Amino acid sequence: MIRIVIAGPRGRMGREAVSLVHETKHFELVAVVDRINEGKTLAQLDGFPAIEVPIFTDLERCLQTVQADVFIDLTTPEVGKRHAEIALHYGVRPVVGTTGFTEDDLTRLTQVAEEKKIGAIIAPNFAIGAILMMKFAQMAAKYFPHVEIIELHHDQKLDAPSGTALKTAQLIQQVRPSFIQGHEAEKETMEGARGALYDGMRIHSVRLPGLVAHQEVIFGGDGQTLTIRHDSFHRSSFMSGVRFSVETVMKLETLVYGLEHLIE
Ligand SMILES: NC(=O)C1=CN([C@@H]2O[C@H](COP(=O)(O)OP(=O)(O)OC[C@H]3O[C@@H](n4cnc5c(N)ncnc54)[C@H](O)[C@@H]3O)[C@@H](O)[C@H]2O)C=CC1
Ligand SMILES: O=C(O)C1=N[C@H](C(=O)O)C[C@H](O)C1
Repeated sequence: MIRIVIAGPRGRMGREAVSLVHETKHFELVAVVDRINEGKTLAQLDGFPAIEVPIFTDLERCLQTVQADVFIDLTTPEVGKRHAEIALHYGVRPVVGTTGFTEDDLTRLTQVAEEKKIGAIIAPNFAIGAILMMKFAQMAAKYFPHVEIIELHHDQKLDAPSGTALKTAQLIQQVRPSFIQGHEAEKETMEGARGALYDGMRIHSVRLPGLVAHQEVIFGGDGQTLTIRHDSFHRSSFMSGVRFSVETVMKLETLVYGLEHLIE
């Protein structure tokens, strides 16, 4: 039995994760961390099944009160990084789906996990299709160094570019010679027209109601283009990755950033 705390239970991802944990025989939800509702139980909140677990608004107090093995964070960038460090401090293995972490944040959390000698997973995308899309993009970049990334998300997303787009750019960077794409004299007549720049690659962020989570990686070569696209139409697409991460983090002793390192 793996004892789990979830932060962000009322969010779009948090609700799915609560259902997943509740329905998985070898998982036990022992508490949730919410922004509000201190002292209530999850069962008292609208839209939740009768799950009698306590709600805390402070992760430290939560981890001082309940015994947990894994902490799942699905909140906001600022909260997620603070939570991940607290969980490590209390010896509880973080599985972080929250995006918007900087390289400095990742370095810091990697150090803390090493000091504590416990596993942690930070996964910018839990969907198997998205992980394959990133792996395929890395494979293609060896042959097509000219590439642009277009990520498309719902309009309530806080961070841009998405964690997935950044991870894709990092994976491509590992195999692509560093150079600035496009015409050397290119000039934006409207700021932002060419998107964000990551090691010479452009990343474009689209935000619209109706979208969930989507990404296209477009490669250009002589007389041809190659487009690799993934679509998450529902947040259920992320849940098998959450389950896999909870099970896997129990066996790790370091921080792993990205499920591509854990999937053959
Ligand atoms: N890794 C992955 O596969 C995926 C990651 N995400 C990421 O997960 C995060 C959450 O996404 P959504 O569920 O769409 O957002 P959301 O806005 O629906 O949910 C976030 C929840 O966090 C809660 N929250 C804020 N501050 C808090 C605090 N101090 N303590 C406890 N809870 C707090 C909010 O009340 C809200 O319920 C985002 O960073 C998003 O980018 C989203 C989808 C998939
Ligand atoms: O906010 C979202 O919705 C998503 N966020 C993650 C990201 O930033 O890549 C994963 C997925 O794209 C959905």
